[in-house]
Amino acid sequence: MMTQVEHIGIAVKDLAVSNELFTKLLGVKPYKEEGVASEGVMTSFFQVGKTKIELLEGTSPESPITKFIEKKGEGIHHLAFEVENIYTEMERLKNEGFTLLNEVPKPGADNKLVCFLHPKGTNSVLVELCQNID
Ligand SMILES: CC[C@@H](C(=O)O)C(=O)SCCNC(=O)CCNC(=O)[C@H](O)C(C)(C)COP(=O)(O)OP(=O)(O)OC[C@H]1O[C@@H](n2cnc3c(N)ncnc32)[C@H](O)[C@@H]1OP(=O)(O)O
Ligand SMILES: [Co+2]
Repeated sequence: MMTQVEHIGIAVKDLAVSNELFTKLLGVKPYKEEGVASEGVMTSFFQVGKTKIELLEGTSPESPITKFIEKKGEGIHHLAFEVENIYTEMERLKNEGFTLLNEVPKPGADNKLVCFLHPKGTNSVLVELCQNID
């Protein structure tokens, strides 16, 4: 079961510059910065009520964030839903015909296991499932 919008991922060219911008916009500083080498990203997280804003800067030319910015420019990159059990939810969504981009949950930022759905099957919105591993 999906329980809430966990975060909104925003692709940015320069994390330091966007951290300043979002600190002014939201009135709070990021509560953490974290690199996820396997995804080719550096991230920062802002808490907004019960949900979060995740800023992502690509750290290599092959990074999905670098490629996204080259094609579409900076902006909303993905929508992440918190799930109670990522294995059950992946199985349910697969049976519903969605295309999983990873067959096995993988480590994400902020103590999560994550899985992505291909945007071609979700009205061009990249969807991330995430489960807390705290
Ligand atoms: C920090 C970890 C984690 C967390 O804990 O929160 C993250 O959030 S990591 C975020 C970065 N990681 C990912 O995005 C992994 C999942 N993404 C992918 O596997 C790929 O990016 C992709 C979605 C499969 C696309 O890869 P690829 O096919 O190699 O790229 P193309 O540039 O050729 O795009 C093909 C097609 O898809 C469209 N596209 C790409 N990204 C998005 C997007 N974010 N939202 C919507 N659409 C997207 C792209 O425009 C192309 O469309 P067409 O041009 O119409 O063919
Ligand atoms: Co994310």
